[in-house]
Amino acid sequence: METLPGVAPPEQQNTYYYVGQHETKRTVPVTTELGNQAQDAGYDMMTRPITSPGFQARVLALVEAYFEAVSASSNANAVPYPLVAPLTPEDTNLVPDEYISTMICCTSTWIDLASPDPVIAHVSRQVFNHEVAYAAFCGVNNIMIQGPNLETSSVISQYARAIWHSLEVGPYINLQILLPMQPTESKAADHGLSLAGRARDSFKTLKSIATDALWSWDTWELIRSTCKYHSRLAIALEIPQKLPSSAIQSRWFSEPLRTLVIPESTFVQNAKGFPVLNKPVQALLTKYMRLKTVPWIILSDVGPIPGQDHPGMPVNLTDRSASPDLPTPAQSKRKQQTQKPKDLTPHLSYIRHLQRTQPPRPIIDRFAAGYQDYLQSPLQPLTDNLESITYEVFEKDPIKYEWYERAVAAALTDLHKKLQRPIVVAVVGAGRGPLVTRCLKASASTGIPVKQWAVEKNPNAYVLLQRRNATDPLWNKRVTVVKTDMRAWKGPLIDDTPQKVDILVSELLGSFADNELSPECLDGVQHVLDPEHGVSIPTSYTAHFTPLAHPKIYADLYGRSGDAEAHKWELPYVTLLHQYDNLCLDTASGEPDIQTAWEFTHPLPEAILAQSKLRRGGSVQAGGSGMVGGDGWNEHNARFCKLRFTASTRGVCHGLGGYFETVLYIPEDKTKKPIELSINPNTMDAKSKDMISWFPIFFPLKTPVTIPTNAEIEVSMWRQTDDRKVWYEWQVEVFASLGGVRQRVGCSDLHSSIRNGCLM
Ligand SMILES: C[S@@+](CC[C@H](N)C(=O)[O-])C[C@H]1O[C@@H](n2cnc3c(N)ncnc32)[C@H](O)[C@@H]1O
Repeated sequence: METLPGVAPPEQQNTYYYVGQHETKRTVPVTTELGNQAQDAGYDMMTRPITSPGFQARVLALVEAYFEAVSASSNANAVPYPLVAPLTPEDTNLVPDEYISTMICCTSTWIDLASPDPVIAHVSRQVFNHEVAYAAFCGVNNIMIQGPNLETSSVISQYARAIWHSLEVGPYINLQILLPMQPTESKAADHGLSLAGRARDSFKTLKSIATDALWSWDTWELIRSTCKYHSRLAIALEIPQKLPSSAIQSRWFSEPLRTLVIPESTFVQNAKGFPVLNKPVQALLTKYMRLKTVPWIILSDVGPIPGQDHPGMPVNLTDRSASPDLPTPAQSKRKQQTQKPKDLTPHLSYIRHLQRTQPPRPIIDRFAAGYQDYLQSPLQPLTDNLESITYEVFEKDPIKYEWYERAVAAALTDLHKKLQRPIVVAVVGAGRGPLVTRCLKASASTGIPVKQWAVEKNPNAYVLLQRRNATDPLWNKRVTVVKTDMRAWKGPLIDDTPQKVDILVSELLGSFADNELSPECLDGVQHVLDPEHGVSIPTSYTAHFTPLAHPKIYADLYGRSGDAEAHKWELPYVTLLHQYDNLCLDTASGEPDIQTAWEFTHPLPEAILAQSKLRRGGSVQAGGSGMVGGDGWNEHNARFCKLRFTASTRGVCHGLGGYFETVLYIPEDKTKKPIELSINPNTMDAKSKDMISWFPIFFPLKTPVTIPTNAEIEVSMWRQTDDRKVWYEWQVEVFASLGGVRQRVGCSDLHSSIRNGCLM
């Protein structure tokens, strides 16, 4: 099968899965040889403990001795806390070798940094600090740390504080906190050999408080907030066989998932007895493996690395000395010729099978690979002149131009019925001319003649427009190209007589509809449009938003420093939102609750433009000056909304996801549907599926706002103007009902993009 030029064959589009092997209790020392054997078996990496079982025994003995001394003493306070001496060569077999950077090192799981017993917490911290410091010294890149015990008596702040400290100790080390998707039964059997098991009951004071399925995420939330969303702190998430609710699945999706840990118990056996994952887990894996930073997969306790019991033996060869009844090499060779060799790593083979058979990615993912959650300042096509390459990217959209052509064809048909003459069409803001081409195609397909104008203020694009008019066979020198700001255009001259435009076509929309000043530009050119029957394509557009949890974007902005970033929280960003969680879902449909902020329609009623004209120059007749500066002549384009959302599950709000919809044209024949474009996730598939021209917009919050379950989130949003520029302001308030009384429990700063406003 041939592939299209420039399009990678399907195999290459698949994400590579980095798969590692983990044993919760590794019985053999990790040597270079074992590393080689893991690679020969097809693993990309493996885990190893930092310290040995001997070290564990030494520390436990130390604690025992302390407790004995305390019970023998008449004054417990006089017995000093146990001190864990620095590591000895017997305590660890980790050395800085060639494999060190391919290993994920594990700190001891038998410590309890969150222990309510101060002695256990104190000893645990010493063990942990010794381990992290030594691993950092050896050049380890990645450390996996058992998450805190999820029992309610655990002191998570102690745990979080220890993690924060270790990020300082190892300035290059990446830490992964191992947590289950939701709390599970604690493994009581392990307590005998652990420090947790030695915590004294008198300190476990909060035993009976009930927690829910989000408690594991809550725990993570405290750790990462304490660590200030540190870029070297991530999660190793343990995936269970029975998945938690979709709300919890999507919450974890929005978090920095470095590793997905799949224990043996998550697999089920298929009819042939092979380990496989059930359908929901497969779907989850497909979703998580599409994150921009693709998580690693760690198979936990799925069997030893082939050959590991006998380091030095090649994989797939068995040691006969262990069992003299085994076949001789000659016998087994004959057998191998007739039988397939037994798969010694069936779990790994299955993950590789999933890797090969990944479902294809949605078109937007393929088009915009790498742009997920990448923050860009919105374009300012009015102030800046776009480059040819920027136009070229727009023009790749498979939907937008097609829909414009349909809208123009429908408008031509409706107007021609009334006017019975050639229709005057102007594309204002023509760029390199793709919409002009579509107008001419609509004329050809409907058989309705047009007089075509193209207006553009970018002098460079103007060169291309003129060339295209001279050389493009469809244009065929029929287009009048005008280089001007549309607001200064006097309108078409036909046979030296000024004429009105019948259809004014524009595409001046940004991700939040009006953020590239379409309203101001179209107001300024409305005087050329026929006041009786003139049609604006688009005829209206709306801005929409919803509260989001987006730790990744928050962490990105938080980490930015320098003078250039002084206003980093005070502007919206265009970004392909990907690793986020919707905080508010519609209860009936389960879809994100994305509400409409405001609308703009064109053409504007004459009275509004007339008043605006009066205000220009500060006319007393038209009242005072503008509310936020200037004469107020653009005040009719200011907007305000206050929208109320209900949080479906508790979480943290990092900002607002913004989208737009536009109605290009409503055909007069009511049996025909309006022609619309949308980047609103709830309507985009129905209105303009696969359109790629616009990414969403994100309004950040400087301080994340905590949201209790069922809380009401009220968002105030303003479109402000002082006649010279346009900017946005936004503020989030949170209300919860406590004891039957509605109370404000949180509030963000009032954010304003005034210093980054769009110049008119
Ligand atoms: C988003 S681009 C669209 C270009 C083209 N119509 C398309 O769809 O590919 C907007 C274009 O409008 C132009 N533009 C913006 N404001 C304008 C104004 N006030 N007068 C004339 N052109 C303007 C910009 O230079 C840019 O070429």
